[in-house]
Amino acid sequence: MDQLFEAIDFVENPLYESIISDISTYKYSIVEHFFTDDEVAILRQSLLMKHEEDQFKKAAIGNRVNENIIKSIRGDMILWMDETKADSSERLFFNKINNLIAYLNKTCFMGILQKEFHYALYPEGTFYKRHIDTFQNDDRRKLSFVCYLNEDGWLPENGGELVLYLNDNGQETEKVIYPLPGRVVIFESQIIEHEVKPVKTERMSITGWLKTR
Ligand SMILES: O=C(O)CCC(=O)C(=O)O
Ligand SMILES: [Fe+2]
Repeated sequence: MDQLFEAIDFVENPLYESIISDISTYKYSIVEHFFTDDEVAILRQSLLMKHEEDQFKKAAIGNRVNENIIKSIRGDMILWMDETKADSSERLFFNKINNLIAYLNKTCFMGILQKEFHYALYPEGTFYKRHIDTFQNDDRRKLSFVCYLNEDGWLPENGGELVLYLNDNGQETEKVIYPLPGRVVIFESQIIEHEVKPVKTERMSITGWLKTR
């Protein structure tokens, strides 16, 4: 008898499955060593080189906002990444991201069609006040993604922890996450308010969003 369904070329990925399960249960997922030590080191080199070349700009909020207001909300410097001009370390980064997106679309029908990523550098003394990652009248951002590129040995006294504000049966709880190298945090952009606490030591990351269109 003919088979009812065609076999689909699909291999279950335990790491991606645990991300999906975390997000559906908790609205966020923390993954250790999403990037290897070597990958983190070359991505950090790429960030530092571009920063030295003065390619970074002060991050803005929405558009045409007074600079003092911006400084009181966020103090990081950012550089948007361009996949079409990716160097070898960035290609490696986007390969992993694209694999994850393909898996999410295949298994969860997430409909991720677009993505945007930027490098971020928080100089000493900067922070990003509590916020949500979606702008008014714009629900395209589905998942926020942060990957930390700091050196080994980030200590609590270095500050810069990401705090997620969660809703535990109507009670607000705080999930404190240190920016350890290779660690990735993924969360639902439209639901989870979060903040970056004041940084005592320069803090490096790549932040991005998976979007529906
Ligand atoms: O760097 C982080 O931990 C979070 C950054 C963030 O919230 C943002 O760029 O929107
Ligand atoms: Fe954010």
